[in-house]
Amino acid sequence: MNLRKFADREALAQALAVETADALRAAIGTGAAATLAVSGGSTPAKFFRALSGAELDWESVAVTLVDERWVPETSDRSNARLVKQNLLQNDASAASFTPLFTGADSPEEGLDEADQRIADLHGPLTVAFLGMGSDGHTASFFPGGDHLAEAIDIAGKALVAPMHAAAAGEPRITLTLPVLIAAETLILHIEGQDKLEVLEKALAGEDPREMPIRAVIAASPRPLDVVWAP
Ligand SMILES: O=C(O)[C@H](O)[C@@H](O)[C@H](O)[C@H](O)COP(=O)(O)O
Repeated sequence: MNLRKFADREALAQALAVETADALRAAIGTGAAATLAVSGGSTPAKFFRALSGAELDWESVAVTLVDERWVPETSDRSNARLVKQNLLQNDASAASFTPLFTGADSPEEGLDEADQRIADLHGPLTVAFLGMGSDGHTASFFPGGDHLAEAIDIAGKALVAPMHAAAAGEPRITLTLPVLIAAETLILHIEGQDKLEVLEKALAGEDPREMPIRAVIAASPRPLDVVWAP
């Protein structure tokens, strides 16, 4: 694991925006698909707003989600809504957006369509951002989740998995571990002393069913890049 500590959340957001824009610009320069998968939750909004003003050829960028709550965009629980309100603004409003929520009644029923949407992004994600909950979940890899084993199976072929878990609030859909660790750049973005302690606890044990972030740390082909601010 490669942990970088920033002085404050604003400095972290600005630095991440610069790095992400550079990575997307480099992908665009090689003619490869430039794709960005982001997490929801409360942590990334500041970073989204910083990135939305980055000068790059946003028309060549496809934005999607690492995971989504199975709710329509009219819900304030929707990660798509968060991304549209904070990231797909300013210069970044020219990017395309691939939602994971399909409008089907359940993630199981929307699974094939969501899988196809991710397949249509073509190839490894350029940059993917993870968050982490205080229970050690990341993406929608929740402890006790009904599809956790399948979602964190490094030999699995599925691009997305449905997830139901007590702590999840509502049904979810998530990119699977193989898709996340194949990203050219994968960054875990956490803030606050409590999250640092959660990470330390994760590093001190091994069972990914107890703390699913361990599955990402263990399977990442490079030391996992972690960014933190108090
Ligand atoms: O949709 C979601 O809830 C997520 O993508 C989830 O994995 C999130 O990143 C963590 O729960 C951290 O959330 P906070 O940033 O709110 O602490």
